[in-house]
Amino acid sequence: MSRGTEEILHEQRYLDLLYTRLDTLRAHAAGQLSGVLQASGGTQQARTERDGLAAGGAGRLAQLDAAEEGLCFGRLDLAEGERRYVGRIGILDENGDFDPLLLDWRAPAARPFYVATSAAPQGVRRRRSIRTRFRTVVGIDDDVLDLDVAADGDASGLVGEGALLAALTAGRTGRMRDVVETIQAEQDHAIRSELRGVLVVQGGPGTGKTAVALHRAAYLLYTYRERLAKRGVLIVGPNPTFLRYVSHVLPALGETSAVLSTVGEMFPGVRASRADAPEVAEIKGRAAMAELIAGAVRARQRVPEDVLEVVYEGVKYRLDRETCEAARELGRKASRLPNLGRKAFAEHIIDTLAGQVVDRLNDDPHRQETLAMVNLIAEELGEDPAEMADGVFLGRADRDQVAASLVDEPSVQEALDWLWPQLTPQRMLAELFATPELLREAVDEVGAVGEVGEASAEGAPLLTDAEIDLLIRTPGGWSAADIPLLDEAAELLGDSDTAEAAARAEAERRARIAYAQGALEVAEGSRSIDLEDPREEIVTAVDLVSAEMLAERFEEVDGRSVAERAMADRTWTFGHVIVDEAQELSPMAWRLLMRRCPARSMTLVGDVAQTGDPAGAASWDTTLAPHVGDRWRLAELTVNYRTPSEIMALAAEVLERIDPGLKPPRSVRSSGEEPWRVSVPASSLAEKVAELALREDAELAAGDTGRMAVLVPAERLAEVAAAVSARLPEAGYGSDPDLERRTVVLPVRQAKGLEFDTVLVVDPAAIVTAQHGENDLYVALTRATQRLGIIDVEG
Ligand SMILES: Nc1ncnc2c1ncn2[C@@H]1O[C@H](COP(=O)(O)OP(=O)(O)OP(=O)(O)O)[C@@H](O)[C@H]1O
Repeated sequence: MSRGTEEILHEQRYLDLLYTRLDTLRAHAAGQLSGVLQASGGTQQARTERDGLAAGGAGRLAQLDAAEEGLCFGRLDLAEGERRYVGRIGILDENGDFDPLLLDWRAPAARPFYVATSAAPQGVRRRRSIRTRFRTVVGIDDDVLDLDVAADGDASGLVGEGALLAALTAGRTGRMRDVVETIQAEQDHAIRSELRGVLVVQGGPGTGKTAVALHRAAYLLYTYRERLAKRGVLIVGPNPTFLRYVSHVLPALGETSAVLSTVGEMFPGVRASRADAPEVAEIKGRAAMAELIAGAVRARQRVPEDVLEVVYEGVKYRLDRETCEAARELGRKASRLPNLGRKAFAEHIIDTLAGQVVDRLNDDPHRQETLAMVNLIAEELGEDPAEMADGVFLGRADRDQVAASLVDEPSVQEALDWLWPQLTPQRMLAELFATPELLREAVDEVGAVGEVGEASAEGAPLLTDAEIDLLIRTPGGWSAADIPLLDEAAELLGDSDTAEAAARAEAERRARIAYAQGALEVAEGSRSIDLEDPREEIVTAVDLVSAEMLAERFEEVDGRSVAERAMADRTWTFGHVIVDEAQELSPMAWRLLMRRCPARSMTLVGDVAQTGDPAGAASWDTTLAPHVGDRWRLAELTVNYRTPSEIMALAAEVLERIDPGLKPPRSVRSSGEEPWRVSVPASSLAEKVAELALREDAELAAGDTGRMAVLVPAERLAEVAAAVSARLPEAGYGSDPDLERRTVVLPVRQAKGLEFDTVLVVDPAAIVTAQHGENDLYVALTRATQRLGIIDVEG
């Protein structure tokens, strides 16, 4: 038997042991779960607790199931003779002395597997990658980190090179895979960076930024579970197609508790389904929109030029400007948030009107004579004349009664609504974007309070007339760029719903504390009162927990998962926020995300050379300055794992045009295949693309693996998609295409973050004419893992 075979047999025996343990753990978890699920009855509290246990049990089982594929993938032989196996989860030797049989890849003791090099071996003598298929070992690759033993060592700088290259050249499936077996050292540094503060991971295309973002989420949830489990981790991606593409990675790593979302999904109750023209989205994304919305909110608290008339029981009453101004002042003093301050404002208006009504009713031309008569009678009867006069004329109590009936009066409601409407964010924005006058009033209002300057050029209006025209639209539906604006409006208006919900939550919290207090008193009462009792020294629950702490524990027993609670609550704040393709976010989207993470514990991954969104980032400095100043740290990724060097050479020319100062990432491999290029007449472009797509599709079909994307300028999408699907009816395209189809047709922006074995780039000259067009072309060229074809239009 050769030494290699012997080693494989050895690893197989160890793997068998691990799978036996995994099966036992699974059976145990399944048994516990079915026990919980079969239990019934009990109090509401007991049921809710059972729901919590069932969710926890199902989570544990899912974690164990996810570990089945590639359970163990590495071994470290340390200089002192210790041996560690590294895998997807940690498994202890429960039959022995609880030594780890398998180390979770996230555990500190597993780290050398990813970062040890010959130059810095970290006590590692040998690193072994163990390749498995189902439960069978199919190969092993050893790196000997002993300069004396292996001269070639890590000349490539790659860790576990064999396994890495095997992963990189495998055909794509339309779903992203985890890379836990082959994480590289520079990626590992970013993944394991501390939880606190803002970490920016900058790297060119294919450097594993998305992989880092997702593995970092898994790492943080493992390492800081106590802190993060309650508030959750949010992962933000650029569009639903991308989120679907990456959605299998975390479950495959055994994590189901992170929330994946686009910014367009972050306003509960609103689905962004409307499309904005790029120039409109750009305006809506500007930081100045925050001022505009603040101005729009203020401008909705009006006062009349002169008077506002209100009709009550057929009689006209007048609200003059001073009264309205006084009411507005009271409302603004009562709360910074108009929806909460409105009550004080409305009370003043109603009370003033009630006063006018009462005065009118008391307005008796013979009042003096009547009063004299009342005085006389009071004297005669020995009664208090003032009290008696109150009984004859209308007084305070009557005024309150009038006020109560005024509240329901349509004409009064109309006046209040004109002066200071109760606005939902939706109503406010829908009206603002439907009414040029409201937009102009908002712009004027900002100018009036002198806020212009920071966000717009000195003295220039916040929006030009042409920009106002662009924003005007018919009501109905929301776009992704509207979501941060709705969120901003909700913040500024103080949605009364939230205020009421907060009040309700506070009342519930107090009830829980009272209950907990009671529980503690019972515990305290059962303690011995004999001061001499030696048991006095015994620490009990009463000493360890306060009523508030106990109440908080009850609060944790909420049947819904953190993800469900977070997505239903606009004011939810997350324990950590990870943003992928972060360069695409507009300043308004950043404001929304920063509100979701006041602790500023964030990971932002992206590449400023790939910015396609007209409202997106040109530099991390300027993007982050308004939120964290210069308090952020940078991790750079420099190696491209996706794009072969032949294709990267072509992309590097485009990068040079974007910014000669930027360096393309270094490709780890070459494919041996040069990109090809053809020119076709404009009139037959779609037909020719379809023909070439058919050829490439057949090639992939013959190899029985791989995916292809036809990337087109947005304006050519309909025509090319129609021609391609006429020849390849299975081809996917549309707003949320199925990436698991062998061939898809996409506009470049939709391909952000994705990758395909074969890519056809159609009409690059047209792609570059869009705003950030060179960046788009750079993105398009770097999507390919194997083959690239470029189809130019002649002339
Ligand atoms: N350490 C690794 N081991 C194996 N494969 C890796 C590794 N790092 C990255 N990859 C693979 O390289 C490809 C590119 O990774 P990823 O999509 O994360 O890059 P990116 O930096 O987000 O790219 P882009 O900015 O172009 O969207 C993916 O197929 C990913 O699985």
